[in-house]
Amino acid sequence: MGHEKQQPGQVLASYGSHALVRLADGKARECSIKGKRLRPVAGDRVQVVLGHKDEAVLSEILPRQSELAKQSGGGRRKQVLAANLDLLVVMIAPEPAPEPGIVDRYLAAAEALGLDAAVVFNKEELAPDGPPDWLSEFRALGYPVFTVSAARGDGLSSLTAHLARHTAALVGQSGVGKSTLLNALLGESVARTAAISEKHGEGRHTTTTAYLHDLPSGAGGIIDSPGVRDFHLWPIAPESVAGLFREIRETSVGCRFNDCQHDAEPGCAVRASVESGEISARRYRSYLRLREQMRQLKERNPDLL
Ligand SMILES: Nc1nc2c(ncn2[C@@H]2O[C@H](COP(=O)(O)OP(=O)(O)OP(=O)(O)O)[C@@H](O)[C@H]2O)c(=O)[nH]1
Ligand SMILES: [Zn+2]
Repeated sequence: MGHEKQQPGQVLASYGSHALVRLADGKARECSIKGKRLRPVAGDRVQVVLGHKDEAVLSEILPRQSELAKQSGGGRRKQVLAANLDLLVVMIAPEPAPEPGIVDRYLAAAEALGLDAAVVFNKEELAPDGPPDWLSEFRALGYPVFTVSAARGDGLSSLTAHLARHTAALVGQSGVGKSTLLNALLGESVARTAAISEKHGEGRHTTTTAYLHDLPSGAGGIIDSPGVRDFHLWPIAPESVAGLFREIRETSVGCRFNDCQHDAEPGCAVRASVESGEISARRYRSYLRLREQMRQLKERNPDLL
């Protein structure tokens, strides 16, 4: 007993009864998980007890700063996919045809989770006239926007510099180039993931479990899995949607009513800003649409929200 040492670490991947943990000394160690109630996920900060005989036991999960979760059980249960992210990277490309409303939704999800967000416009070489005009709206709101070609390796250095301070998740429609970008950013470490999972005979988990990839620069990482990729906004109360649009949240202090929904209320500062062009009419319509979707969701599942 006297030989046991405790070390802090961060979970790279979790496979049910085992987890791969990056320990404070920088080494990745396979750990067994103490008890059945501990359910670590990629990104979790944990304590690991190192026994003599080379055994390592994940004994404690430290409080999470953030959680990325998906709904299961018809929306009643949440399944945590990853922890301690601080950045959502929303990816779009000329193909598949980009929809600004999808970006709005992801940015709203980031706001709801308390994450920073950035937008990446990939496959820039397929857009000789440059990125769509509406992309500048996001930049004006303070979201960093990066224009890259993952396939050619263009524009990656400023994105890499931004990622270096973060633990990020990459989201966006199928086919925008998430895998391609991940490969470009990480190089061989993606291949290494598969090898590790293979070794433990848990190949079937490679497609489902989230993995925290360290960036080669040493600081920061990217958490990826199919579940993380098609993560979407958790159902939220319709009246909370306005707070997830930065410009609406900030402008709403000038509304006559505290609980203004910026719809038909008199004295609405948000609508006035839309009319004067200060707030993008497109973003405003996107807000109304998202609020309406949440309202309908609530109507269909009253106990969900
Ligand atoms: N022209 C061009 N094609 C690219 C670029 N990046 C990715 N692609 C291509 O776009 C297609 C989709 O890329 P993926 O990386 O598989 O896209 P994904 O977002 O990971 O897709 P899912 O796994 O379905 O979510 C592939 O044929 C890539 O080769 C790029 O910068 N330029
Ligand atoms: Zn208002």
